Amino acid sequence: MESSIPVIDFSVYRLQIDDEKTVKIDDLKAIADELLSALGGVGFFYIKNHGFPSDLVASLRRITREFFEQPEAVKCQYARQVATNNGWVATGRESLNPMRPGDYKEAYNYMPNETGQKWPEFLPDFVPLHTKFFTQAKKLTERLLDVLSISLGLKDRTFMRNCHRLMGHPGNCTAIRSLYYPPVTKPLEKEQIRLGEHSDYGTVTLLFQDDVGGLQVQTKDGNFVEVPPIPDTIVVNTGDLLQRWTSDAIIAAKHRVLIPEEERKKELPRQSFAFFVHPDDEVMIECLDGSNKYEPVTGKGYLDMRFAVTY
Ligand SMILES: O=C(O)CCC(=O)C(=O)O
Ligand SMILES: [Fe+2]
Repeated sequence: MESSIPVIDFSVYRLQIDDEKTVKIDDLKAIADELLSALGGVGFFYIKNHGFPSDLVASLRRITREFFEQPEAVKCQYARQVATNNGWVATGRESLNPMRPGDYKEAYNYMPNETGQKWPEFLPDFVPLHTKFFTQAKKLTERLLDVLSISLGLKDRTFMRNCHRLMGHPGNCTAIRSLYYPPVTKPLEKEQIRLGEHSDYGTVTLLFQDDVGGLQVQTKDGNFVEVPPIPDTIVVNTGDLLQRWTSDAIIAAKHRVLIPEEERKKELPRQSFAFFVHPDDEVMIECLDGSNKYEPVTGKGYLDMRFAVTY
């Protein structure tokens, strides 16, 4: 199936440009327009020429795979802590679509600077690689947020970035979620899939998928279309909080991951990284158009409401 999801060339604001202030608003107008039309359409787009180091993605993939391939008894020692959201989530533990059986996936949530967290110390590069990945993803996100501010017609190009100042520090819930979809070697429960239909909770999500495929997004007519892997791109999608913030001008599209139909592909595990971007806990999310369509809520207040439903 031909992909209907736009690919935006991010080279004018790629990570290798050291000083972002040298990039003028006029230089960003063209991608801001593309971004707006993507978000007003399917709500998903790819970015290419973003400058995110591909070897870092590969290294993080290798080390998290090593973790996921450990016996259950080992992984249990690093189980997700409710208080921090950090740690390992077992297969079937979550149903992102509550109408379906548990998702056929495992996950590991990582937030930097979590004190009291027990890290997989048998993988010495686990934390340093996550930290490096977080730093790069944060930098790219800040640039995306600048483009988003321009797209939304906000006077201050740094408005959105400034609502996310604490990414990677206490007071902000932005996290890397490493996903591992085990090979499907036995019949699953009826209606069980790799990841149930859902929309993300936060502002935006950066998604780094491997080459296995299976991700689909729901378009406005209700049909699901493929979000096929494209080498060296990052998938970007918007979350519910941005929908609320923009009084539904930008929609958080539902998406899911299916079990491959081809037998050969079923036996391949799939891996992806989602960088879930959240505003600072104390930022008050009020409709940007002044409509008050939704009650103001703090970033943290909204996330707590959503977690209460998922677990
Ligand atoms: O694994 C994927 O491709 C999608 C992950 C996702 O949508 C999520 O974790 O919210
Ligand atoms: Fe998602």
